Amino acid sequence: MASVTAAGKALLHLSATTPDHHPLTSFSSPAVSFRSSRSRSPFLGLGLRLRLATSSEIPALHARSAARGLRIEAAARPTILVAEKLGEAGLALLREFANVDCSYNLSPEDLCSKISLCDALIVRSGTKVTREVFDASKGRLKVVGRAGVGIDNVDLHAATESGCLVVNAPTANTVAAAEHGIALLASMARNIAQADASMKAGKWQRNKYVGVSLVGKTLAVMGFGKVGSEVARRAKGLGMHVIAHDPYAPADRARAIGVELVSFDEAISTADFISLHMPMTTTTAKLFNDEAFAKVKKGVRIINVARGGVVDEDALVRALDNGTVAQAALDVFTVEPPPKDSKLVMHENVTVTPHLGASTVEAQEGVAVEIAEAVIGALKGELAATAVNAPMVPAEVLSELAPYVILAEKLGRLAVQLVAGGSGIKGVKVVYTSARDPDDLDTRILRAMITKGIIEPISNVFVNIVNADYTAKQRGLRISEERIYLDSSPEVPLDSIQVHLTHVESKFASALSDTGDITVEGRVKDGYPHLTLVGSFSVDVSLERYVILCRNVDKPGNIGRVGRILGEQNVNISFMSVGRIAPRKQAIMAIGVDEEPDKETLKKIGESPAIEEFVFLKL
Ligand SMILES: NC(=O)C1=CN([C@@H]2O[C@H](COP(=O)(O)OP(=O)(O)OC[C@H]3O[C@@H](n4cnc5c(N)ncnc54)[C@H](O)[C@@H]3O)[C@@H](O)[C@H]2O)C=CC1
Ligand SMILES: O=C(O)C(=O)COP(=O)(O)O
Repeated sequence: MASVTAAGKALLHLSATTPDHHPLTSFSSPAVSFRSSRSRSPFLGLGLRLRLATSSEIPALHARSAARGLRIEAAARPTILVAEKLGEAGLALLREFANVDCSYNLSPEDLCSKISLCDALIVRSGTKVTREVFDASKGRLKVVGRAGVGIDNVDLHAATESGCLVVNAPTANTVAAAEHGIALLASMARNIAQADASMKAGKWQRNKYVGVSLVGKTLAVMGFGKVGSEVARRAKGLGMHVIAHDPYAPADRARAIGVELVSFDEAISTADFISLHMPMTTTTAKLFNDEAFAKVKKGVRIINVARGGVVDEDALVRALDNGTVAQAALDVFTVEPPPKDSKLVMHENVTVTPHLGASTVEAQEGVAVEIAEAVIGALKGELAATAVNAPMVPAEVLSELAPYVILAEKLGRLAVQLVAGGSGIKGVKVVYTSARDPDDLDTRILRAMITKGIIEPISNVFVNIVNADYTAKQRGLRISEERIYLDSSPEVPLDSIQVHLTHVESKFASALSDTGDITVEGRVKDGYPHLTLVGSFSVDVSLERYVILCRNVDKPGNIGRVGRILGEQNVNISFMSVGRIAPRKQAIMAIGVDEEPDKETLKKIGESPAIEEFVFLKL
């Protein structure tokens, strides 16, 4: 079934399986082109490389697809659930690409019941995306977009285990959060909120609300990331002396804006103002506790626009009560919204805002566009630059690695088909030969794709860049990587990739190298993946759809015999190469074919006296 839009166009989703459920590499017709999720869109596997088909093209498409054993399943505009308010510009982008369901304030139960119909979910900080949500999605949810920075409301482990990519919008609200931090700092120092409330209550209390000056005071920025450094920059403009603590921030970045990085204890014990800008993690949870407050300068003032959980709120109330902390200005709370009778919120020396750090018109439009682009990109199968639970790879690196990504998956897929039934795979050794400096070559995607190639043909697990390492670990698959340095031009990222399946039996004995491992090697030639080594035999065959590997005795006529058998059955040879140990000794024929030969043809090849062993491989 295909849905026809008002414009008379339809989006078609093809279920890319042949009747025996082998994933197709690609299918195209004049009306629609589709590349299998399994081969071309390895990152999330959604493979939505579609173009619109006109309604008049649809019947013909159905007929052609039926003839090829393809099912046209349904209109497949993806569905995106937007669970919290998002800026219009972002919504408009999403609507161009997908069905968008804006359902705000869903209960956890309602979210779980909706999610199995959604390909992507977009949230801000108010929605808890728990393991239950991923379980309830039954594998359909492929992307969670966090329209903001902090992803502490998303269960990243559960997301990764289910192969769901989590992306955030890490930059568009930085300035808004920094400005809110500065606003809280200044308004706390001058008692703006309290004085305002007092005047509105009919009072005029000039003596009560004498403030403190900022100029010359020391501000400790705890967490010198995007927001922290913007706060530091602004505080310096106010004449403050700024120090920072961040175990992971480069000192030269701090130095560049005149900020000294110091230890945690030095920061909190010397500062007049402490501003928190670290993420909520297991190590930062309740970092500001009784022990920390015991070390601060008496009368310190604290600003928190990061996460409430970084502060032990009961300890803060105690510190406020005994004067250790003179004032606090808080935008974030351990539980949001905090209980109505929260001692902290009601404390007279505390200024509060309801998590407004990112809430400016500009930031919300920016965040909405940033997250919409990230989610759409991810649904198209592109690797998101703001991925939280997958390697982040800059677009230019990715495009350079793209043919190697395909090669890596095909080598994995090929190697696993050479394993003799029953012998489990435990160890995989990947050897990259490259002239690049190790720091200049990110192999995580390649490793993930090899894992995908190895695991998918032998299981019903869907593997992508997000869950590859996790899935390998679950299956007890140990993947080690080695680098061989090549003394040549580092212009191309890789010379070759070898995949060794260690200590396994092979159904094609010639694929075993001297060490007894199934060994295959590939290279990228003219942008296309080629198989260049099988066991100890050098070959050269383009890795397209099907490959036949034969071992034969190297003597005249043997190659022709196999070629004739294929030709008689109208199976087109796309590529052929012979690798041999020595003239007239054993040789390996690697034959690429465009069509899948039927069983009878394969039997004939096997029975040919010239052939000692052979294997038919689907890529
Ligand atoms: N209130 C609001 O509406 C907003 C809150 N935020 C929150 O602000 C925080 C910072 O955001 P960004 O600057 O964008 O993130 P970021 O990732 O750029 O910076 C966080 C910094 O904290 C550092 N850090 C990690 N552990 C630390 C530790 N134990 N001690 C000191 N530093 C540590 C990191 O090295 C990093 O440099 C996050 O918690 C984010 O969720 C961000 C935007 C708006
Ligand atoms: O981006 C962040 O980390 C924030 O805290 C902003 O949260 P919000 O999107 O306003 O719910």
